[in-house]
Amino acid sequence: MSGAAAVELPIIDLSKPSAEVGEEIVNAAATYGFLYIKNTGRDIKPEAIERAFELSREFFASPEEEKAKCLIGPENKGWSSMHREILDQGNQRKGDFKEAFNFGTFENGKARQPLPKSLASHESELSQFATSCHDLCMKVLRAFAIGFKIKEEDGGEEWFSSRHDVEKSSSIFRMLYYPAVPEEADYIPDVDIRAGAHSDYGSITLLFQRPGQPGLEIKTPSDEWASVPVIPNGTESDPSPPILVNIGDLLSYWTDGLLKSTVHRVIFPSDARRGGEDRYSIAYFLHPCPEVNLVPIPSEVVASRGKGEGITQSKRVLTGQQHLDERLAASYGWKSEDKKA
Ligand SMILES: O=C(O)CCC(=O)C(=O)O
Ligand SMILES: [Fe+2]
Repeated sequence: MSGAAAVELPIIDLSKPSAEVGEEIVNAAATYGFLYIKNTGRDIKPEAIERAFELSREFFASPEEEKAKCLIGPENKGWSSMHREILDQGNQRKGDFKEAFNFGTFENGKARQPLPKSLASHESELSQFATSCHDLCMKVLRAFAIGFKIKEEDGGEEWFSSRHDVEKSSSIFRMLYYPAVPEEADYIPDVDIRAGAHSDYGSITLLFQRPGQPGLEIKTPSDEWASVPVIPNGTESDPSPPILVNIGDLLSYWTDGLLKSTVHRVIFPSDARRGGEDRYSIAYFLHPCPEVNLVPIPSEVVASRGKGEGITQSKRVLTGQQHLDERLAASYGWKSEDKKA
């Protein structure tokens, strides 16, 4: 894959929410579907991010038999998963060059799924990290509600956040590992990809990337691929790189296409020899509570700027779960009992 030009995404500072910040974040999400949240360490501490990556590295380095015990499958109701899509050899090219581990929501600090040995002893740390991701997502949703000028009597700032819950939502915390492709592997530089083009399904996604491990690309408003810098201009001396936020299909539907669910992918670095180096990332996919009705947002902003590409096209009120099921069925023919995404 050839390296695309870098996109300059807005960097939003949520430390002092205001009408201006609300407008800024709505415009960023309406234009690009992706934006950065300035990370000064107040919401999620740099050490906590470091630690989460450390645990991820330990897990992915653990023996294949260990990882194989938690493969996604109907037998474990999709709670857990070592999701390996690498094709070893051969000339059939499908799937991404990546591994991932998905956690469902935690309950009282405990995972609801069997965890592999290397992660089981860190359950409470992992749960805390997922909770801090959820809390930051709520801040983002509050900023959208401010930007949408939702009236106090209609639910105000909490309109979205009250429809999401740290335990009851269908949110997924995912650790991702894109291994360097070994010399002898059957790897075709301009064809193979680390994560194929897709959009995310839920409300919003938080994405943590590592300095020196680029690869994320998004489709720009002019429909071209552009790379997303890990450390954008002006954040070089922040305690931690800014956290990427992107809009998922559900929130785009809910806002009638005003907020964009942007297609993105992860490519191999073009300047690295062959398959490059290992890349790690962490994503938190926020979903609403499954039974939440996706009713029109009481907002003049959404009514006047919506694109007529979502909720106004629907003949019935979908729940969060039904929306997810439809997306899964469209992508894979899966039902939600088979797999969480
Ligand atoms: O690893 C990344 O940077 C992106 C991952 C991603 O887009 C996903 O898992 O949905
Ligand atoms: Fe994604």
